[in-house]
This record gives sequence, structure tokens and C-alpha cells, in this order.
Amino acid sequence: MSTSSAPPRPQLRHFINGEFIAGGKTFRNISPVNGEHIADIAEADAATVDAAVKAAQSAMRGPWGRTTMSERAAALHRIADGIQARFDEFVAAEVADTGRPVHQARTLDVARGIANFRTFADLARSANTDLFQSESADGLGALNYTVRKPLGVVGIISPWNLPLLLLTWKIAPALACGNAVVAKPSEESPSSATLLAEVIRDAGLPPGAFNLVHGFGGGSAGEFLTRHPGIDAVTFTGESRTGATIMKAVADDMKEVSFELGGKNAAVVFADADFDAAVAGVMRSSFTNSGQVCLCSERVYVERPIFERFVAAMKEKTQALKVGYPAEDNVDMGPLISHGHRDKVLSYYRLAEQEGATVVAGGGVPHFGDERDRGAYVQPTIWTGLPDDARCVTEEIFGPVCHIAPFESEDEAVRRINDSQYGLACALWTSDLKRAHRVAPQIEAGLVWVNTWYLRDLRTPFGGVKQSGLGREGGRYSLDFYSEITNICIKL
Ligand SMILES: NC(=O)c1ccc[n+]([C@@H]2O[C@H](COP(=O)([O-])OP(=O)(O)OC[C@H]3O[C@@H](n4cnc5c(N)ncnc54)[C@H](O)[C@@H]3O)[C@@H](O)[C@H]2O)c1
Ligand SMILES: O=C/C=C/C=C(\O)C(=O)O
Repeated sequence: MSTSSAPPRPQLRHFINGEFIAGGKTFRNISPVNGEHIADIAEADAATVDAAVKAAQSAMRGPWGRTTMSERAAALHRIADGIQARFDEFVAAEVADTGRPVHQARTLDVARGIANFRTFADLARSANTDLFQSESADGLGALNYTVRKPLGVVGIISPWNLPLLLLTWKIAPALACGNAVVAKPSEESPSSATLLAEVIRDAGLPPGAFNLVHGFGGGSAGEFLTRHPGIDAVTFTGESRTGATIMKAVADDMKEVSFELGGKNAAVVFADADFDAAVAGVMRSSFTNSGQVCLCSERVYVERPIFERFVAAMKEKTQALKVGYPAEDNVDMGPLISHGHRDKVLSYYRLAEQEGATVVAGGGVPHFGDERDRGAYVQPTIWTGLPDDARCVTEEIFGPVCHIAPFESEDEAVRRINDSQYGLACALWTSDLKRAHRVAPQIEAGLVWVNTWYLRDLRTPFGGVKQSGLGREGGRYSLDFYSEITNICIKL
């Protein structure tokens, strides 16, 4: 087809001080479904990031810095209304960038984008602060109370795996607490963030309250943002090693940081579990979003008496997964985010065989015989037979793959689950709730689900331990992170 008849590709621009601006350099947005060039994205240089930070600082000195909590809550609800009104456009944006199933984009990604704004609008409006009636030497006492004030300008850096969900998970509380924001989405998933900037503009936030810059990490927009002296706090979601790099970048300025990092999460299935529920749950926690969720289970431990039966059941269901186009009926899995990420995942597929794995299912690339063969698809994969110290059992792969191993006792399972540099999430399957209450607190992780996975109450603390993160966000934990808290003592 002649390119002259092809529709013009979208040009995705930065959003600074209430206006969309193009940058000098651009980079390509490539579809992971068929490898086509679908958009061009402006790449922010240091001057562009500086303009965004200065716009945010100016907003803090202007109308946005003088808003009340109620005014901000109303603004967040208007943003949620705006996403709702353009729901299908947000779905299309997420699907174009990531190739995910349309039904997932609808029921998870965009739905949570709306929920994030509504949750923090309501939380901010209803949140209390502390008050203590204190004793004093003269017996007359004192009152101690706290006030929350904005941090100032918050730099938000987000990943590509749940683009809108994870970006709004940070933007909503940051704005609710009265901060101004400069956000940089992943270079792999710029589209829904750009649409969000339109919605925020149309919701009437003052210029500079929210700013969006596109680009890469080191030596590009991400690093320019974290190193900018006008940034008061950085909230980052991404790989652990990136978190360490950012921590070094902000150390001299002692900026507040919140890190949501990598994981090598375990699922543990006891023999007394509801077998079918556990199989269905581990299928979800292994293959949702092509395994590209930080909470996914790449390590599965199954109590010996049901191990063979469990592996057979997982094999059957994994081989039955429908891998295909985002809009196909009943599609279970789309491609990975990019050809580069696919090459990383396939390198682990090869490594597993070198490390001695038994490939129970998958292990390669599906063949479609059409344009999808130019996409970033891999087969959902199951391994057994690897030792706990195998790289495929210790390193985060971030793809549709899990290793299943048997265990003999509860104590052994806990020891092996905790033998990891990561500590983000764990899914525990048992019908014995005394066991659940006994085992869950022993797990070195920020999040433990029992007889479910990725059931989210946005008021709860969310975050990881060890290499999986620093701090907690969610509910009042977000309000505390995105606020400066002052304690005031009044002598009576
Ligand atoms: N714990 C969580 O809640 C959570 C959630 C989602 C994803 N993740 C993790 O994120 C990773 C996948 O996402 P990814 O590949 O986008 O991660 P990544 O670390 O490669 O990139 C994340 C973001 O950081 C930016 N960045 C990269 N280097 C930077 C630097 N030096 N300075 C500033 N910014 C920089 C990128 O441009 C991107 O916007 C996985 O490890 C996954 O476990 C964790
Ligand atoms: O890929 C990681 C998913 C993180 C999810 C959240 O932060 C959330 O559900 O709020």
C-alpha cells in the first residue's frame, strides 16, 4: 500500500504549563502485535524538563498552591469523569501500545485509572490527622496535633506494564495532597498518559499543576527529572536496578523517594487447598498480562502429595491458553511489550534448558502465519526440575512463565519462598486458615494473598521489602508520602 494513502501517524507531545508542545527529537512507537510503526513521540531534553519543573513550581506559588482539599477532591472527580467519558479512547491507547487483551484494558487498566482518582479524592476529603492530649510537668497538659502540607513538586516515573493504572496510582494522591506533578511515562507506553493530559487539562486544573514529559531513562527525560533541583520528591515504579540508580541520583538533595520495584514472587499450594481454585488462581498469577505484572508468580511451590496432579492440570490449561490479537474473542494473552523484552524473555527460555529444566509447556514462540509473526509474542511456559539457585528461579523474567517445584513441609516452603533478594508478593493456597494465619506473617513480602491473587483494596498499604521496594503507597500511606507532616504542640 502506498504510504501516501496511509493515515498520518499520531505525534505524541509533552504537556507543559497547560499546553501541548512538541520537542526537537522524536522516537518511534512500535506495535508489539505486528511490529508496525504506529506513532512518533517527542523526546524531552533537559531544557524541556526544566520548563516542566518551573511550570510546576509556578503553579505551587499560584492558584493550585492555594486550593483547598475539597477543591482538589472535586478536581480529581472531574478527571475521573473525563476518563469515563473517553473510556474507549483510553482502552484503544493502552491496547495500541501494549497489545494487551481488550477485555483486560477495559476491566483492569482503565477501570483502575478511574478508581485511583475517585479513591484518593474521597480519601483526601475524609482523612484525619493526629491529635494527642499530652501531660506536662505543671499538670496543665498540652495538645499535640499534626498538619499535612504539600511536598511541593513531585516527579513521577512509571513503567510500561500497566501504563494508566500505575501512572494514575501516583498522580491521583500527589494532586490530592496539593502537590504539582511532572510525570514521565515509560517510552514504551506513552499513549494513555498523553490522553490523560488532555483530560486533566479539560478538567480545569490550573496550568502547571500537572505536566507530562516523554523520553527515556538514563541520559534522557527520566534522569533530567530525578536530578532536577526543583523536584522535591520522586515516586518511581520500575526495575530494582533502576531504583538503585535513581536513589543515587537524588541522594545529594535528600529528596523523598517511594520505590515500587521488581519481584520474583512465589505462589505456594498446600495439599489441603481447593485444587481447582488453586489451579485457576496460579494460572492467573502466572499469565495475566503475559506475565508482565510485578505481582505475578514466577515461582510456584506445591506440596508433594498433589505435585504431579497440579503440574498436569497447569500443563493442560496452559496449552489451552488462547494467544492472539487484542480484540479476538476469548483471547487470554497478547504479545510482550516489545521485541527487546521478548528477546530477554526468550533468553531465559533458552537458559532454562541449559540449566536443566523440564519444559512442561511452551518454551518458544507461537507461529501464526500472519503479521503477528512480526510481533513480540512468546508461548506461555511452565518449567519443572530446576534447583532453587538456578538463575531462572532467582532472577525476575517478567514474562508468561513459571517454575513449579514440590515441597515436603510448611517450614521448608516458607524457607524457600523467603530465600530471594526480592519480597513483593506471595499467593498462599490452603483450606486451613490456622495455617494461613501462621504462614502469612512469616513470608518476607509486602503483600500476601490467601486463596486469591491481586484482589485490591486501594486503602491498604502496597509495596515491597528487600529489592522489591522502599515505602508503602495506598490509602493513608499515600497521603503520608505525598505530604509534609508538621507536629504542633500547644501548651495549655
Ligand atoms: N512493585 C511494583 O508495584 C511494580 C509495578 C510495575 C512494574 N514493576 C517493575 O517494573 C519493571 C518493568 O518496568 P520497566 O521495564 O518500565 O522498568 P524500568 O526500570 O526499565 O523503567 C521504568 C521507568 O523508569 C524510567 N527510567 C529508566 N532508567 C531511568 C533512570 N536512570 N532515571 C530515571 N528514570 C529512568 C523508564 O524510562 C521508565 O519510565 C519490572 O521489574 C517490574 O517488576 C514494579
Ligand atoms: O505490575 C505491578 C502492579 C502493581 C499494581 C498496583 O500498584 C496496584 O494495583 O495498585
